[in-house]
Amino acid sequence: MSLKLDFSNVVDVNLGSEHGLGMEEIQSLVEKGRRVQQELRKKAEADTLGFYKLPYKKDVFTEILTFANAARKRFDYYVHLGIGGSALGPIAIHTSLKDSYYNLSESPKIFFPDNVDPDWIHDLLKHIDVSRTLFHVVSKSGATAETAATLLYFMKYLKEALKDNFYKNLIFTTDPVEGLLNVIAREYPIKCFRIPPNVGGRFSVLSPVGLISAAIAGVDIEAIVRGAAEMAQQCDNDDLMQNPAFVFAAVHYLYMKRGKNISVMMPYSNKLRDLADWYRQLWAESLGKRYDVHGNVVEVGQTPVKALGATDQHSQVQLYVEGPNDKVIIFLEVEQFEHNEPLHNYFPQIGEFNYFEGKSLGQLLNYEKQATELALTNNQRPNLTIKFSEVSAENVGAFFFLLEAATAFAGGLLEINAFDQPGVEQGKIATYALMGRKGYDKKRKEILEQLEKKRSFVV
Ligand SMILES: O=P(O)(O)OC[C@H]1O[C@H](O)[C@H](O)[C@@H](O)[C@@H]1O
Repeated sequence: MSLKLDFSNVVDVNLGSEHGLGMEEIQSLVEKGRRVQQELRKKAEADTLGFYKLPYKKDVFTEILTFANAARKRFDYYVHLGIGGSALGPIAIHTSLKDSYYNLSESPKIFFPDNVDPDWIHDLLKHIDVSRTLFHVVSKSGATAETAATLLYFMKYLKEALKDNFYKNLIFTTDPVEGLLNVIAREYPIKCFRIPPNVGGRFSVLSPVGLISAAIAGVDIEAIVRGAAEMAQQCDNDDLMQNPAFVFAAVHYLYMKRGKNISVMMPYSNKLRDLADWYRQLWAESLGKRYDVHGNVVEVGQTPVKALGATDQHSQVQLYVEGPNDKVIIFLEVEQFEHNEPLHNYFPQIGEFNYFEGKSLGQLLNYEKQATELALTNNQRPNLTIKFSEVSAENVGAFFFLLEAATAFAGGLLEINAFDQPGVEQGKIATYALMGRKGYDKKRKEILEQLEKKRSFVV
């Protein structure tokens, strides 16, 4: 595993004192960081914060591999039904390590319909044969409306194709006991994998949530968790100035205090593109909070934005270089691409193309990254780089763990609970109420009254 973090362009010496951080400023957080580290260690040991232990669950990996090897032979298609933390990690693994164009992988063909757009879901039916499809339903709570709805949608076709044997094409990943998927699984012999109760959805990628689709696609899941375990060691370093999770958290904490409320993740790699989607949920849901742990209203958080290099240089970078200086940009860089064929100028009459001669697309991409980095730095825009030696399972696993540990640290520095999501719950409850779910009658009445009173302004 080789993942390196380059923080040079947040340091005041390179960025200027108005927007750069003094080393002593970061250093001044070390003492608080130590207290946060102790607190997190206690929680990891007491098993209240389960994501720390996910890279070491060997029995779970063996169970997944055994299941996946059999499933690869039995099924031609795999459909992953889940949303948010139950989808973004698995998608990121698939597009980074398997097939960067969705849905085109070899058998079994893999699909992640993580939305309830009826036309999109309907289109999927054209690409699969339901009777030869494994549906993997993933929901920590076992009740999320979108996931339940897509399960019911496909059930119609499963019942048509397989009659009472429909359950043979279903597997669930959910809480060990709680939730409606367990009620179904008690009735039918459906294979269930478990998300430990102490692992929140957005911290669950290294559990069966992310590893089953990966194993079915033929990704080396042992390498993913090996990379994560190596990174876990680095993130446990007592020397906090050498601890990548702490430094990442401290830098962002200090910038949040300075009003830099946007966190842009910009991979210069299509394969790493969806890691930024995964990061968005992690950073947004964990740190976007109204109250701190003492009950004070703090309304903290950073809005995570996804951009893609070099594509978005031609769309977003103008704003990043000259617009409001309210962002911290995180580049993801690949040092060694797998394919690096040299270009040749086939139009010698066009001398302007000669600078491409012998250069590869990878070189162009990385020079473009360097150029954007320079432009940002010269305009006092803080930016840092997470360098992947290559796009490998080890490095992707390490990336997941790094950002999870950094998020936990950042939550501690901000003195907020990084592991709940009360704001999202409000929307979930309102959806249940509007859909007329049992037990939500009072809420439904309240919402309908509220909607009636609302002044409308439709143009
Ligand atoms: O895995 P599930 O329980 O179905 O939850 C799916 C998602 O639901 C909500 O949106 C939560 O805020 C997310 O954190 C969670 O990942």
